[in-house]
Amino acid sequence: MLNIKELRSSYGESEVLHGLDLDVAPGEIVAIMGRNGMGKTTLMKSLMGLVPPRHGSVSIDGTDVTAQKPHQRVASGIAYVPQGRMIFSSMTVQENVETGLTVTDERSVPEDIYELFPVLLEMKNRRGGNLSGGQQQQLAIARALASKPKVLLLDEPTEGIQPSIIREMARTLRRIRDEKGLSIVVSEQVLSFALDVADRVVVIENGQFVHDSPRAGVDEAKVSKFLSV
Ligand SMILES: Nc1ncnc2c1ncn2[C@@H]1O[C@H](COP(=O)(O)OP(=O)(O)OP(=O)(O)O)[C@@H](O)[C@H]1O
Repeated sequence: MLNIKELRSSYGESEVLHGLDLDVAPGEIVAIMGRNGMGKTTLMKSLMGLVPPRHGSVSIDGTDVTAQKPHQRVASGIAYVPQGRMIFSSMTVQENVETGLTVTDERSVPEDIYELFPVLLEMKNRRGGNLSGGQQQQLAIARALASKPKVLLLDEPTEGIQPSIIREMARTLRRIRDEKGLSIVVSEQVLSFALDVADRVVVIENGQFVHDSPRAGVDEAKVSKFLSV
């Protein structure tokens, strides 16, 4: 569903991603784990076309999107929940979700989105900035789902979120995958969340994948070692 080949990205002369290969199957949830500065956000931005890749290719459901601009990639089926959520704080909850509709023919927010996040329906006329961190994260996911993606990317969604809400988020993401059949790539530093949510755990270190294991057989001690400074 998502195929990444030999992906290299850089900021100016400094190369940050050094030739990444990854295939994500339909309906698969992959956690990309790594410490600060290892390249997780750069990978997400490269997949969205926000950082232009220097080399390699990205395809979604068989379509090569490497030359596409970010909005074209959204239309091709990839959606992004950025680090820090980046919701529009002065817009209402409903308006925030509606910004995700631009590539679909829908004019109003599909009901199944509010079914996944009932709290957003209750709060649909509140300003985004007045929501709690966990609610803002739900809003950012709802906005991404409004574009009906085949692949959903989330960049460190647990950052700044309470532990009890983190468990709920893992359940919600699995439910979204089960109900909508989409693939999910989530970057993470919290191992317990990655083990709750993912089918596969991949570790990135200095812009290279150094470990790749199915959830079932994951060597927790080894992954923890990569995550500790
Ligand atoms: N806009 C930029 N210009 C130059 N270098 C950058 C830029 N953004 C990130 N970098 C560098 O690229 C490398 C990877 O950063 P990136 O943000 O992708 O890491 P990360 O794994 O997402 O970390 P974090 O958990 O802190 O978000 C780091 O060395 C960082 O300093």
